[in-house]
Amino acid sequence: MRLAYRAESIRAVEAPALAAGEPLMERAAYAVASAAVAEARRRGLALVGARALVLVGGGNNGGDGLFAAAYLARRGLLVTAALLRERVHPEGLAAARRAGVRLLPTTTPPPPPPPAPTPDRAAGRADAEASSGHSAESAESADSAQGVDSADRGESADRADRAELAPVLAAAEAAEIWVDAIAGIGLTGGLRGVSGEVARALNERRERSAVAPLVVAVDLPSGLEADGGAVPGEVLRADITVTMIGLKPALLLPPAAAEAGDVQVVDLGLAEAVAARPAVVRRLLDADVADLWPVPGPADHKYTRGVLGLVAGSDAYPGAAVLSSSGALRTGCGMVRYLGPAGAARMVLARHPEVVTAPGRVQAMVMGSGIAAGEPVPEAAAQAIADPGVALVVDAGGLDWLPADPTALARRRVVLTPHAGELARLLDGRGEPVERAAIEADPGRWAQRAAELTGAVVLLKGPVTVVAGPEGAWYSQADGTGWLATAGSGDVLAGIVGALLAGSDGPPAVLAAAGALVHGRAGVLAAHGAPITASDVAASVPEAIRGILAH
Ligand SMILES: NC(=O)C1=CN([C@@H]2O[C@H](COP(=O)(O)OP(=O)(O)OC[C@H]3O[C@@H](n4cnc5c(N)ncnc54)[C@H](OP(=O)(O)O)[C@@H]3O)[C@@H](O)[C@H]2O)[C@@H](O)CC1
Ligand SMILES: Nc1ncnc2c1ncn2[C@@H]1O[C@H](COP(=O)(O)OP(=O)(O)O)[C@@H](O)[C@H]1O
Ligand SMILES: [K+]
Repeated sequence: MRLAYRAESIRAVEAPALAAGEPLMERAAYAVASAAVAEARRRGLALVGARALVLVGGGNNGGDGLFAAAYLARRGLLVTAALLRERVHPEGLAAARRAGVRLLPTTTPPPPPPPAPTPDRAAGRADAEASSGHSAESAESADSAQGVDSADRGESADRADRAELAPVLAAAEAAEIWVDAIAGIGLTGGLRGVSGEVARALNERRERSAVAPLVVAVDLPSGLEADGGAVPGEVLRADITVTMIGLKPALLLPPAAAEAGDVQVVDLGLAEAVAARPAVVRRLLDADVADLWPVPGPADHKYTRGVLGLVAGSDAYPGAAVLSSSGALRTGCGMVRYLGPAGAARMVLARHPEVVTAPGRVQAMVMGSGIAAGEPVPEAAAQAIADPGVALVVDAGGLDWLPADPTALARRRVVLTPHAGELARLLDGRGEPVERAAIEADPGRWAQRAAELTGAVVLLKGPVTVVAGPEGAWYSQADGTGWLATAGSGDVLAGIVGALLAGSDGPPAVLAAAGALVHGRAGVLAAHGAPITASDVAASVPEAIRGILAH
C-alpha cells in the first residue's frame, strides 16, 4: 500500500529529528542529486560538463535544492542556482558556493540601491557567466543580494521584471537538468510573482524544446499544495519527484498527481515515525488486494460465498444489465440474482445462463446502472435500501433513490459509484450546486463532500478513481487506461464492486478501491494498447484477479 500524509504530519515527524541534530536536509539533497544523476545516466547523458539549473525558493525546499546543487557540482556538472528570493537558505547557499555553483540572483533588492547590483549589471554578468560556467563574481553578487536585510518578503520580494528573468531562461535553455526547489510543503495558494513567471516560462520552454530537459522536483512539483489534489495555478511539471519522509496527498490525488511524474520516496531515516501518523490517502497495490480477496475455502458453498442482487438495466439501456452481471460473475461471488425488467432479464440469461432471476436473499445489491435519472425506485431496490443487512452499490439513476438523511446510511455498507457528471447532480440535489468541471478539477474534495452529505462511501470514477469515506480519508487508484473510457465500462465496475461486497465483510471503502484496481487492470489486460469494449473488460477480470492472487 502506498500512503500519503498531510504536511502537518510530515512536519511533526521532522521536528524532533531536526532538534536532535539529524542532517535531514543533507540526506534529502543527496537523494535529489542521486535521483537526478541516475536518471541522467539512464538517458545516456555524460555527467561531467552537463549543465544543471537549480531553481531556489526562499524556504527549506530551496535549502534542499542548494545542497543538491553542491552535490551535483561535485559530480562534475556545471550547476547554476537561480535564487528566486532575496533571502535563501544560508547554509545551503554557503555549501553551493563552496562547491563552485554559479549563483544567479533574480530579485531586485529594495532601495537604497548601493549594495545591490542593477538589473542591467545582473543581466549582463549572467550572460557572461552563462558562457563561462562558474565565477567568483557571481558568488559576490549573490552575497550582495543576500546581504540585503529585507523586511518585506512576500509580494515585494516578488518584484522582478522580465529582463531579470532572462538570465534564468538562458540558463534553463542551456541546461539538460532542471531541479525544482522553489517551494515544497510550505507553499500556500498558486505560485506567485517571479516563481510563477519562472514556472510558466519554463513549462513553455520545455514544450517547445526539441530535447526536453530532465526535470527533478524536490519534495513536490512547485505550485502544488501538499494536502490536496487541486492544481491551484502554474505548476512546474516534473519527470521525477523526490519526496521526503512520506508521500503527500497531492502526489496521489488527481489531477495534481499527474504533474509529479515518477515519484520516489526518501524516508530520511524517519519511516517508523511517519508510519505512526494517520495516512490520509492510500493506494492499494496488488499485494493488498490479494490479502483481502475472498478466496473460497474447502468449506465454502455458494451461499457462504455471497449472493449479489442486481437492479440494473432498463428497456432503454438493457445492456447495462448484461455488463454488470458479467462484471459480477467474473469477480466471483456465489450467485448473481438479476431482479430487473423482463426484457433485460432475457438478455442476461441468453448471455449468462448461470444468473438466477428468482427473488431471494442477497448479501449485497447493485442498483441503478443503466437506469436513467428520475426513474422511480423499483421494489427490489427499495427493499434492499430498507434492509440494513444488505450492502449497496448505487450507480447512475439509483443515486436519486438514496435517503436524504445521511445518518440513515450510517453503519451501513454503501458505495456510490458516480462519474463527475452524476456527482454534480447528486451534490446539486443536496443543496450544493457545483459544475462538473469543478469536480474534475478537485475530485478528492468533492467525493469527500458527497460522502459527508450522503453518509456513504463515494467512488468517483475518472482517469484516476478516488474513493472517499465519511470518516475523511481517501483511496486513490490509477490502475487503468484511457481505453476504459467506453460506454458500459462503469456498469462492469459496479458489478465488480457489488460482487466484492457480497463476498466479503470488509470495509466498503477498501473493497471499492480493490474493485477499481481490478477493473483498471482488466482494462489494461484487455486493451493491450488497442480499443476495447466493456464486454472485453469484464472478460479480462479473471485474468486480472489471477495475476493479483499470484502475488
Ligand atoms: N527543515 C528541514 O531541514 C527539512 C525540510 N525539508 C524541505 O523543506 C520543505 C519545507 O520548507 P519550508 O517550510 O521552509 O517551506 P517551503 O516548501 O520551502 O516553502 C516556502 C517558500 O515558498 C514560498 N512560497 C510560499 N507560497 C508561495 C506562493 N504561493 N508562491 C510563491 N512562493 C511561495 C515562500 O516564499 P515567501 O512566502 O517567503 O515569500 C518560501 O520561499 C519541504 O518541502 C522539504 O523540501 C525536507 O527536506 C526535510 C528537511
Ligand atoms: N481516461 C481514463 N483512464 C482510466 N480509466 C478511465 C478513463 N476514463 C474513464 N475511465 C474509467 O472507465 C469507467 C467509465 O465509467 P462510466 O463513466 O460510468 O461509463 P458508463 O456509464 O458508460 O459505464 C470508470 O471506471 C472510469 O474510472
Ligand atoms: K519543489
